[in-house]
Amino acid sequence: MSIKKNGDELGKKKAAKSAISQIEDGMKVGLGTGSTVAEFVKLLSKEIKSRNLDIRAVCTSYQTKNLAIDNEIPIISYNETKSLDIGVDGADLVDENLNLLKGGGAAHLREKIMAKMTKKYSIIVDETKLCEKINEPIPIEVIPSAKNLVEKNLEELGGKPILREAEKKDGPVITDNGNFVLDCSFENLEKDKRDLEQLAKKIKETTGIVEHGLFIDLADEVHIGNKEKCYIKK
Ligand SMILES: O=C[C@H](O)[C@H](O)[C@H](O)COP(=O)(O)O
Repeated sequence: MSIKKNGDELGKKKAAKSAISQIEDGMKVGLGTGSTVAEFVKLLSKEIKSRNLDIRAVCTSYQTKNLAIDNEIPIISYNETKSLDIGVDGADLVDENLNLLKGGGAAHLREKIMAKMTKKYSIIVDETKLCEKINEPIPIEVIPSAKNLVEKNLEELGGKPILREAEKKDGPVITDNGNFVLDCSFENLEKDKRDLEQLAKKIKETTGIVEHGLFIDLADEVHIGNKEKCYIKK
């Protein structure tokens, strides 16, 4: 079961529009993944053309890269820079402390690399993504040959991992990095921030896990769109 929600299309557009005002000439921009980022990419293209901006973008997935190419946004690879001026990304859930759950589209590994390279990490979501506490299954990217080992270790941590199956292909989802995704629920997950942090650390200790979808203390601000307006939480 993926954590991906359809959300509210108008809210996504409003959030994307709100974030675009931060783009300045000469910036290196990290582009996240998903349907909300897709709205941002289209606006960014228009902005580059209308203001004649010199922008270079790092893309966190094939989905975003293809969209950026179609919209004539200049792209650089991760290793052509050591830092980014701004990263703009969506999220599957945003809690009260602006911690994020990501990876509904299996892009969270490259997204987290981007988040850690950027001076400002700006999240765009529609209001349906807000939650009090994160308690959905956590997407965990796993080296294929470590699947059984990781499943066993997650079970020992109190988790119930489920291999994410592809919808338009037989068999498991394969990430852009060639790995599997386990969606792991933790029934006894304590809901305060400290325990989320501890859980994130414990998950990361398991050999064979490349990255999980908990983004703790990374977001600088969240642009939240609904049908009427967009507001920002910092
Ligand atoms: O792996 C996917 C990413 O973490 C996305 O940013 C997340 O799923 C949100 O996507 P959307 O804007 O389509 O809801």
